[in-house]
Amino acid sequence: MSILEVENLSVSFKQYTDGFKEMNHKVISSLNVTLEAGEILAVVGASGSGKSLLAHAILGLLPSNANVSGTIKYKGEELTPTRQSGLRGKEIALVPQSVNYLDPLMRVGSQVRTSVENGDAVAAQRKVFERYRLGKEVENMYPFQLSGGMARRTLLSTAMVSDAKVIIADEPTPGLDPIVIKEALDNFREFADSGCAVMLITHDIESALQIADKIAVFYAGTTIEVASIENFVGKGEEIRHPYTKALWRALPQNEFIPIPGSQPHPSSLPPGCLFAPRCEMATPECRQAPPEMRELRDGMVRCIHAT
Ligand SMILES: Nc1ncnc2c1ncn2[C@@H]1O[C@H](COP(=O)(O)OP(=O)(O)OP(=O)(O)O)[C@@H](O)[C@H]1O
Ligand code: NI
Repeated sequence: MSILEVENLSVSFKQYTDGFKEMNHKVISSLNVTLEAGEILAVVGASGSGKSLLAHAILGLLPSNANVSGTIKYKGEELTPTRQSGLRGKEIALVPQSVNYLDPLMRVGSQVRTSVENGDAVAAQRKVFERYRLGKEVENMYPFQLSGGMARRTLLSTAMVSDAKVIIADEPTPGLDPIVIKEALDNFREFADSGCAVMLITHDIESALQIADKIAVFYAGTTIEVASIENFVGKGEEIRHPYTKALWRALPQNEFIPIPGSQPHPSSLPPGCLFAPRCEMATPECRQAPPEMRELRDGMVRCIHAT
């Protein structure tokens, strides 16, 4: 049984254009993703592809004007709002993308200690601060006194001292120095190896490949591929989806070929396959109906032409 299963998740927002016209923008559609114990799943995708919204949907943190459908199961049981608030920060920890999640009125040492469920909270907080190179004086500071990098290390510390079984880390490392990044990524690996699970949301396909087991690729609010990191070799022959292949080939150490065009905005999604307008392999059939997610060579893909 997967520790976390997201099935057919859709999220839309009501928006008013011209002041009175109501529009429903679908920002996530038919999104599927599963997380196994012992595993790091990297979620990669361009800005605006729905990565943070997925994290917020799992934790029950979506704004009240969001319409949500589909199911999210934790340990085989559906997550209801009550269960989500009971598990949040305890069994399921979030490393948020924004440092604004820190409580502005609480000293950061105390904030980190509130996440310690068992044992000596002060000792646990001091140990994790040392690990992330936060000086002794930092525990008495308020969030506004921290630099961006210090705030980010505080957020990482909060997740690491918890007794979480699942950590959802939403872009946890931007702006951190390489030593701290390595420390954090190693900690995620250790955490997963101890039988827990990590969803690592990142733009950075390269660091994802260093520590993850699997990669889920998002495009315009849906999953287009789930692949083992072993598929990312050579010219990408083992990769299933044309967009994932393009991401791989765009890396500087590969062919460094940029992908023409851009991801569609939720207000103007094309009919059929969302990637078709940019896809070299697209045929008229691709523009007719959105392709289903299907199994292919031990992975998943949403493309009728993938082999
Ligand atoms: N409260 C909201 N109301 C309306 N649209 C929203 C809201 N929150 C997010 N969106 C839209 O949903 C889409 C996905 O946003 P999301 O924050 O999940 O992207 P992301 O993949 O995390 O991007 P990034 O890499 O920049 O963090 C975007 O088009 C965004 O504009
Ligand atoms: Ni985000």
